[in-house]
Amino acid sequence: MIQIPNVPDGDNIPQLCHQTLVVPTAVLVPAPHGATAAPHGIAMTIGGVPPPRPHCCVSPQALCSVSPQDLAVPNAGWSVAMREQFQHLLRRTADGSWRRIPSYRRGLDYLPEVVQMVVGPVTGPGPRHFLRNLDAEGAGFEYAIFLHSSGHHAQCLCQLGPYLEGHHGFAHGGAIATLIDTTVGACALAVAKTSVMTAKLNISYLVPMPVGAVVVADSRMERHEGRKIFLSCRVHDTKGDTLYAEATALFIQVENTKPPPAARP
Ligand SMILES: CCCCCCCCCCCC(=O)SCCNC(=O)CCNC(=O)[C@H](O)C(C)(C)COP(=O)(O)OP(=O)(O)OC[C@H]1O[C@@H](n2cnc3c(N)ncnc32)[C@H](O)[C@@H]1OP(=O)(O)O
Repeated sequence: MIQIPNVPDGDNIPQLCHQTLVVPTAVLVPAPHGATAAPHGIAMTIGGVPPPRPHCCVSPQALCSVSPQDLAVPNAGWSVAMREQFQHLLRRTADGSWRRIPSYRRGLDYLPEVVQMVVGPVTGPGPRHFLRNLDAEGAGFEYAIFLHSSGHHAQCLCQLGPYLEGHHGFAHGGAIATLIDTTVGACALAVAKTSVMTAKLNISYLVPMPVGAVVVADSRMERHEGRKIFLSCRVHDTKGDTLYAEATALFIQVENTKPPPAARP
């Protein structure tokens, strides 16, 4: 077992809800080949998704997280390959050159980077994370984002579960786009220090990505011109042998002043 050496600062900001935030000072992570490894890999969960994990927000009406849980850590739905790569990326955080970004079902409570994503006044618990909208471990996106200290380089380790299937046995292109958008978005947020919006996302799908694949979306800021942030992203397997997709993106920095349009019934 190793311990996550540093808990990002974002974990330490006070939560906005009524519950007292219990901040983990370290998260125990199973060793890749240890006895505590996942009892089943994702490939074995296809068609038999594990039961839901306890979740923070039970409905769109829920006002706040009652049990905040950092989801960017291993769970029973993570395959051995996912765990191994997570440990590899985690080791790089030891010297402070990279940090792991914690991840919650709703971001506002704990994560400054996601507070930036709010456009308009804060009236509730904040945006529900699209990638965290499935309770079952391993069913959808399992991921952890790592950000370089420069803020110009983000890597998202991701395992795409069976609910993200498009063609039989392969990940849906929209799911891959979501992964890319999130990774370049995390990088753009780090660059901008303000809210950002995706203005353009140009993706080349090169090789079909099997459901259950463990991939790394590797994003870099290419240039920053005024409010425009240009980024690139490559999605490859953990060994770098297969390049599944590559993309370029344009994000625009926006002020946090525009109210969101009224929701339609
Ligand atoms: C750690 C956390 C983990 C979690 C991290 C989670 C990250 C999640 C990221 C998800 C992000 C999203 O999905 S966002 C949702 C999808 N995107 C949207 O809905 C955006 C909809 N579009 C808009 O709201 C708007 O068009 C904006 C904000 C993009 C731009 O509007 P604006 O602010 O009025 O800016 P505007 O003056 O028009 O343009 C400014 C400059 O940008 C250029 N520009 C604007 N749009 C474009 C464009 N599509 N293509 C080329 N260039 C463009 C203009 O020519 C101009 O250049 P110049 O004349 O200055 O040279």
